[in-house]
Amino acid sequence: MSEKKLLILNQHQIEQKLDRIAYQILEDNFDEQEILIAGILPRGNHIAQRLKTILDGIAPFSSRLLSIELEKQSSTLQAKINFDVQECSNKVVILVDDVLNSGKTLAYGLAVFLDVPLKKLRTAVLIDRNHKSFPVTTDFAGVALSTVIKEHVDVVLDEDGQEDAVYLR
Ligand SMILES: O=P(O)(O)OC[C@H]1O[C@H](OP(=O)(O)OP(=O)(O)O)[C@H](O)[C@@H]1O
Ligand SMILES: O=c1cc[nH]c(=O)[nH]1
Repeated sequence: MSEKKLLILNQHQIEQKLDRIAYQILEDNFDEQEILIAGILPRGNHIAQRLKTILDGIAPFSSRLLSIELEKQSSTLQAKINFDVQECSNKVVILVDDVLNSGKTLAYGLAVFLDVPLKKLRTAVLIDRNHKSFPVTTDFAGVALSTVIKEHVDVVLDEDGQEDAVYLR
């Protein structure tokens, strides 16, 4: 793997991408009273928090955060959630992660909601790569990035946003 790190998005650009995704979520859900934003830990959850903060400032609806932890157990992922999935009945859920690559992580995240009569489930990622192994797409993307499979996208997000960056290595 190459040792070179190429800056794809800086802190300001990440902010712009998240603002745009938040406006797209707003337009898609204008008539709602509350939406649920489910972040996949760790970085999807961080992005979900950022989106909630932006939406709280611009949207007529409220947003509630949900967290999904996907624990690796040999070749499968076990979902641990911090909410009662029945709370999502008849609600709009936005599933958020930092990177969409093969689609496996989002697929496990989506599976959490399969047995609940949701109103609508949408996905949002900061970086959408081009190496899907599963037919999983994203409704909202910060950037669609053409990469070669041996490359890796690193999303760095810190608490106050000062060190935020996306690198390709
Ligand atoms: O579409 P996929 O091929 O599933 O890849 C996307 C996932 O990969 C990364 O997490 P990773 O599995 O590297 O775990 P980490 O959160 O421990 O870094 C990233 O945060 C996504 O969740
Ligand atoms: O490039 C990649 C692929 C999977 N997960 C990441 O975080 N980056």
